[in-house]
Amino acid sequence: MSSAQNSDSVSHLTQREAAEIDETLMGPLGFSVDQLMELAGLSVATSIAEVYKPSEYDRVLAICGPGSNGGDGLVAARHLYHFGYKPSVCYPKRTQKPLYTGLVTQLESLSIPFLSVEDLPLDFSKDFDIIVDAMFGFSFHGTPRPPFDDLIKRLLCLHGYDQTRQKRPVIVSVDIPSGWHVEEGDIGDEGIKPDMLVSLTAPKLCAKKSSGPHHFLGGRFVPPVIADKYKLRLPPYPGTSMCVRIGKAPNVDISALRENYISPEFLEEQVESDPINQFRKWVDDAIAAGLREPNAMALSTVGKDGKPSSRMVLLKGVDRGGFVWCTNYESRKACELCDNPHASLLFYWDGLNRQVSIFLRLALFHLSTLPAGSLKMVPLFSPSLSKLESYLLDVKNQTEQFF
Ligand SMILES: NC(=O)C1=CN([C@@H]2O[C@H](COP(=O)(O)OP(=O)(O)OC[C@H]3O[C@@H](n4cnc5c(N)ncnc54)[C@H](OP(=O)(O)O)[C@@H]3O)[C@@H](O)[C@H]2O)[C@@H](O)CC1
Ligand SMILES: [K+]
Repeated sequence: MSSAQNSDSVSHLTQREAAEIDETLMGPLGFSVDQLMELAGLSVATSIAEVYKPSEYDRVLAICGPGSNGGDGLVAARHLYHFGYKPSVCYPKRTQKPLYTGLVTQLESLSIPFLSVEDLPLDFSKDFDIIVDAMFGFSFHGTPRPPFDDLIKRLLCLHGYDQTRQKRPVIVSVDIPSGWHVEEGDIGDEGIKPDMLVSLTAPKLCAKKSSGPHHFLGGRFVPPVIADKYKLRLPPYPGTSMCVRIGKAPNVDISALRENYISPEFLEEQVESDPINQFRKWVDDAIAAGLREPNAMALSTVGKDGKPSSRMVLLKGVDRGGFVWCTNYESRKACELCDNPHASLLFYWDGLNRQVSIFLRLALFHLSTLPAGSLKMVPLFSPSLSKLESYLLDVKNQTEQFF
């Protein structure tokens, strides 16, 4: 997850500075162009994945130009494929250098379609959810030559959809919105208006004129010696992220937030007859999927006053006798459970689209056998193990009541 930075506090580069930094990185600092391109393309793909989830925006068209900006687009397309998107690539002016032919081969081996300009629909709105604009970067000069002039016009047409409120693909520009002056920006206010700009290394001066909702910085490779020489103020990257948001995240209409949950079918006959086994299986799936804190659960209790309260706790163990977690015996939850032994647990595994809700009662009789600070809770209607077993038999064909 990237954290936001104020765009005014970040340095912006002139075209000359950008080219100089490029030369220094690949000269005295010992980087190779393919190394930097790989990191740049990965940053573009991770920035896209932060905002546009493949469940809603999977059809991607990467339009790649003849230079390194185009190379970033080819790399991004590959990473997007591995992130679960369905990229297509339009690469009309191919560079016959081993770096670029290699990138093309890698994409072809993934069966990613390459579309010629003629193959592309005149109106991109129906066929794509995301257009990656990787035509020109900081070496752009003059006005766009064919076929890019026409491709940029097709991107411009998409802005017409904003008035009609019809869904249109979002435009993600790599480093520079193609066609913009690298320093002056959108001269004449007639260029494309990207929804997301991913600046690389450091934003170029034109980025100050970008008013789209999302501005990210990518390319986590700038050594301090470069930052010192150019007096660069760059935001820290959070955690291990390859990108960081610059500027405020847009205000989002909460009522419009809705994921499309697409999961494999889960049929009744696939449900384990023993609900505890089914639960263990889903915990194992959550662990295998690498989800964060797969044992986190919301514990809801109700005190004497009849008012419910919930909090997140960690499951410390589960067996057919019940669910174990730890608490201070004087905590609010422990006190409430003393007054009212009924509680519910809710596990939610985002990413697997699964949740399990369990109704329990406190099993005080197990307390002496548990580690200090632990409480054990048994599923409701199961005051003892033998009763639990008969309960499980009862619900054999109606596991959904339990899960
Ligand atoms: N640290 C870094 O620096 C990193 C940089 N990286 C990336 O490199 C990008 C800069 O790459 P770059 O220098 O290859 O230039 P870029 O803008 O892609 O294209 C040049 C090509 O476009 C052409 N062209 C120009 N104007 C044109 C026009 N009007 N109409 C038509 N064509 C025109 C020009 O042809 P020419 O005019 O010279 O004949 C040439 O073939 C940078 O923005 C970033 O994305 C990352 O990969 C890694 C880290
Ligand atoms: K671009």
